[in-house]
Amino acid sequence: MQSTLSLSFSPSSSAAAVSRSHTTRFSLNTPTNLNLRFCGLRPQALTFTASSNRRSSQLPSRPRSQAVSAALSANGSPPKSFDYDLLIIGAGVGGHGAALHAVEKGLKTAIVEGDVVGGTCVNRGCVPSKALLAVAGRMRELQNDHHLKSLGLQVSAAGYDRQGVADHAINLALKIRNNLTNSMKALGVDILTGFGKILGPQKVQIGSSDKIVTAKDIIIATGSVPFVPKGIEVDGKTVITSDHALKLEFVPDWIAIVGSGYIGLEFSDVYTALGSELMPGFDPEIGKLAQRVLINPRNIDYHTGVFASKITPARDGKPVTIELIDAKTKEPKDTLEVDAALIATGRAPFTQGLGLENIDVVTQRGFVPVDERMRVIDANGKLVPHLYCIGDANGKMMLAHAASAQGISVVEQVTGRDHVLNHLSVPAACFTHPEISMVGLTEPQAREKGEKEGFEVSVAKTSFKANTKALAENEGEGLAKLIYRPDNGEILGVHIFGLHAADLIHEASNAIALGTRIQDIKLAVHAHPTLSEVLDELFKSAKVKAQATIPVSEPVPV
Ligand SMILES: Cc1cc2nc3c(=O)[nH]c(=O)nc-3n(C[C@H](O)[C@H](O)[C@H](O)COP(=O)(O)OP(=O)(O)OC[C@H]3O[C@@H](n4cnc5c(N)ncnc54)[C@H](O)[C@@H]3O)c2cc1C
Ligand SMILES: NC(=O)c1ccc[n+]([C@@H]2O[C@H](COP(=O)([O-])OP(=O)(O)OC[C@H]3O[C@@H](n4cnc5c(N)ncnc54)[C@H](O)[C@@H]3O)[C@@H](O)[C@H]2O)c1
Repeated sequence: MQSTLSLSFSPSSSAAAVSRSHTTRFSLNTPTNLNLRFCGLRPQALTFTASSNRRSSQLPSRPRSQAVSAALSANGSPPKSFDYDLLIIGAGVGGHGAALHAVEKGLKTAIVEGDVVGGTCVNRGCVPSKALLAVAGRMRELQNDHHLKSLGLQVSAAGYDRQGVADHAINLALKIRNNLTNSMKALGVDILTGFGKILGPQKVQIGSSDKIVTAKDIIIATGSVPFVPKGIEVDGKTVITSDHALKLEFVPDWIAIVGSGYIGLEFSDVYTALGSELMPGFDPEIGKLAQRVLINPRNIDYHTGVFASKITPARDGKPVTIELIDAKTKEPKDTLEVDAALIATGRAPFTQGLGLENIDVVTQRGFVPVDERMRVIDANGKLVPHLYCIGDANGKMMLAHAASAQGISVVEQVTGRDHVLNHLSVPAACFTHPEISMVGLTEPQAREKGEKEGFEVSVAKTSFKANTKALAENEGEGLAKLIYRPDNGEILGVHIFGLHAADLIHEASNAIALGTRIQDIKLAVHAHPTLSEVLDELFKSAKVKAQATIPVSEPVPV
């Protein structure tokens, strides 16, 4: 077991909170890239109680077999006139984005919400997690003596007020939730409170009352909830999901983080340990660099080739136990004891109780099947007229801005303009320190596509070490990578690891969305000295063939 300096949270703002931490990480090398990571904190003795507040429990449970066929026959024919032009079920970021755009397009719009406005992103996702990460970032800086000294700075011990940090996240979520609610109210969107259930074509029941609303077009935007694999018992106190962790009511000495996707990585950052060997969906080269910068210097121990077959919460004075089995042989391998475990193993669509059976729609692992225009597909493979599904509930891309963009795309279609969102132009970012961002294909994906479609793939790279602004900040660790077609200058993918990578990616994502080629974008001018020159350098270093006249390929519908 190795140890390292890490951030921690103390109960009083005056207390210094630089402490030793231990991290154990183990990852699983299976075809599905299953991965477990453990990070430990050694803060001052703190005992906080996390309360269980799973969003799914706040919504009515699935009234599965209740008089479904009766409802279908009673409500099976479409209404002749409508209460609304557009009805959106679910007021998360996807629903909100769609609602605002619908009003702009002159549609009479209503949104149904069964819990609180803002959904996952605002209340249990992007917003509070980024508030915690902002604190984590500052704390890292203040604790990094070497970094501070090299800038000529002297700072005495840094400390945290745990409740203050938690309040920052809670208050930010509240503020953004109010902003979202007010923006819809101000524009005349009707916010209907209650659980929406589809009764038949263009017909939705609100809550358990007899209130039935009709709409010409309906968008399902019901989002997702944490996915907890079988064998793992969540008690909301010692075995938790991100819903609980975001409240920061509890900072355990030793926490196991199960899953190395976005949530695992970001919470590792908050809890001080970061990184994983396996980072699914990331370009392998960026993954390696992240490992070198985010994991190795932080002394994270890890085990590979294992799988957590059972996790039992702490009880009767006993710690959380994690039973590990060999990923291949399934033989018992080890049992770990920790103070808490954060389950970050993905998200499951929240589509229960929606009444999809009333319109003959069968979900796929809970996701609503849609085509590239977000039109819902029924059990016979036919499009359900006037019904769309956006965001986490369709599983195409579980990101807040993707949900919103899909909503806008649907509104474009229902108001007469055909529109297909190019998901390969949608950027993604992981808000670790430093950040990781990406758009388009990874190098292996691009090479596979090139082989199939018969085009050459080239790669260009630039380092943050050559960037004046990054060096002025003493943050030269970083890499930007461009994957492109040398025959026509098409940008296939861009991956960035480094300071403000999440902001830098947009030049590339906009270029992909607009079909801008490298030979054109490399002539664009960037202010000096800025981090954006990392991308300027990147595009300039690409070698596009002189006669690059082959058109860029059409986006593949996702
Ligand atoms: C910890 C965490 C951090 C994240 N960070 C980021 C990030 O930094 N960037 C990013 O892009 N994404 C992030 N995400 C993902 C992002 O939160 C989701 O992709 C996004 O919230 C999906 O939006 P949505 O509108 O599809 O669904 P949701 O935001 O889940 O909203 C769905 C809404 O529908 C309501 N609802 C459900 N069923 C019904 C019904 N039948 N009737 C009425 N209402 C209903 C729910 O109550 C909810 O309010 C994060 C997620 C988590 C968990
Ligand atoms: N910055 C962001 O944009 C951001 C931040 C947080 C979450 N999100 C979104 O929220 C969604 C959920 O995030 P997430 O990190 O939970 O999911 P994820 O899909 O990104 O990662 C889940 C991880 O858990 C692993 N896993 C799955 N089952 C497992 C098991 N039984 N045992 C061990 N490991 C297992 C997977 O291999 C993967 O590494 C993501 O789709 C992501 O898009 C985005």
